[in-house]
Amino acid sequence: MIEAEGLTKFYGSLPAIRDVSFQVEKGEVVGFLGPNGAGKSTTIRILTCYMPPTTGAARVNGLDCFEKSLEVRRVVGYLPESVPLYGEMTVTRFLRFAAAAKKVEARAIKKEIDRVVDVCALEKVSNRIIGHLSKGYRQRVGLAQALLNNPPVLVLDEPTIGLDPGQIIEIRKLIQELGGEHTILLSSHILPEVAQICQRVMIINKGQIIATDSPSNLTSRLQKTARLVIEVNGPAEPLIQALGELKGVQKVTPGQENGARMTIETDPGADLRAEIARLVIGKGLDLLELRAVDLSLEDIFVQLVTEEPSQEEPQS
Ligand SMILES: Nc1ncnc2c1ncn2[C@@H]1O[C@H](COP(=O)(O)OP(=O)(O)OP(=O)(O)O)[C@@H](O)[C@H]1O
Repeated sequence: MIEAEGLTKFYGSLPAIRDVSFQVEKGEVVGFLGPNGAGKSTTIRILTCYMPPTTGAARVNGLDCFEKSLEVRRVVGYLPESVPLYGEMTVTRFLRFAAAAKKVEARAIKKEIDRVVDVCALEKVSNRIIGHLSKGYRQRVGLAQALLNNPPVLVLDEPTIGLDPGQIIEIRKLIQELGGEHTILLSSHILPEVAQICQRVMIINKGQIIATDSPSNLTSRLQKTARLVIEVNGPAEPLIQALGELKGVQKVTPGQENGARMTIETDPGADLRAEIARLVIGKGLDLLELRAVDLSLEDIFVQLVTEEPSQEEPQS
């Protein structure tokens, strides 16, 4: 449904994205995740026909975004990062204006506006001036205009940015509900957001896609360390040193309370719990806790974007 093929975009001499390729299948909800400046908006602007790539091709529904931009715009509902709303208009007036711009048939406009107002729960504010609405409601108005004409594809650029926690929950729920019917590409720099909403995540950093997978597979496939939490009763100093010398241990980080609680990073797949338990007892300490903890997607993201991928690693 959405295809990016070797997209590269230069701003002057700066390559904002380099050789970005991916596909989003019909009905998929895919997260496009990356830190600020990674190239998310640049990719999205190409896919939504706002600018051409320097090289490469983008297609939606089989239509080239550059050559068939009018047709592409008809099948894509786009929520830009900052929604260009007309603050002095009422919600209904703005949606009427947007519907006309999107060439919704005159006799269908009222019904279509009622539909998107209902989907985005805007009834209460439909006659209010947009400039007087909360940021959360303004974002819903942006989403409502993207839904006009019921486009099969939705491209949402940082849809929850600047919202308060309550508004974030509501917008995420709304996007999840839209997911059943629409193909959605959603950009975000918030990991829990994409993990919660999306079936698949593409991670972009410094203009290149560095990983693509489901949130849970990403966690298990890409983690470079496993993590144990341990708590002992007694002087921890000698233990910390002995743990650091164990084969398979990468790092020991003492906790704040006199070091008796610590985190141990180990090689993935190395289950050192029995060995560590013996070591603790052998040092005459009481073992109060020893358990493996899963690395969160957040931890993995930090690993991915802070380390250059090595030559041996697959860069899917
Ligand atoms: N119009 C522009 N002219 C010059 N450089 C730009 C322009 N737009 C973006 N860039 C640069 O291109 C790179 C990618 O920016 P882009 O906005 O695509 O990233 P992003 O992942 O969407 O980041 P953010 O979350 O901060 O919006 C950045 O280095 C940015 O400074």
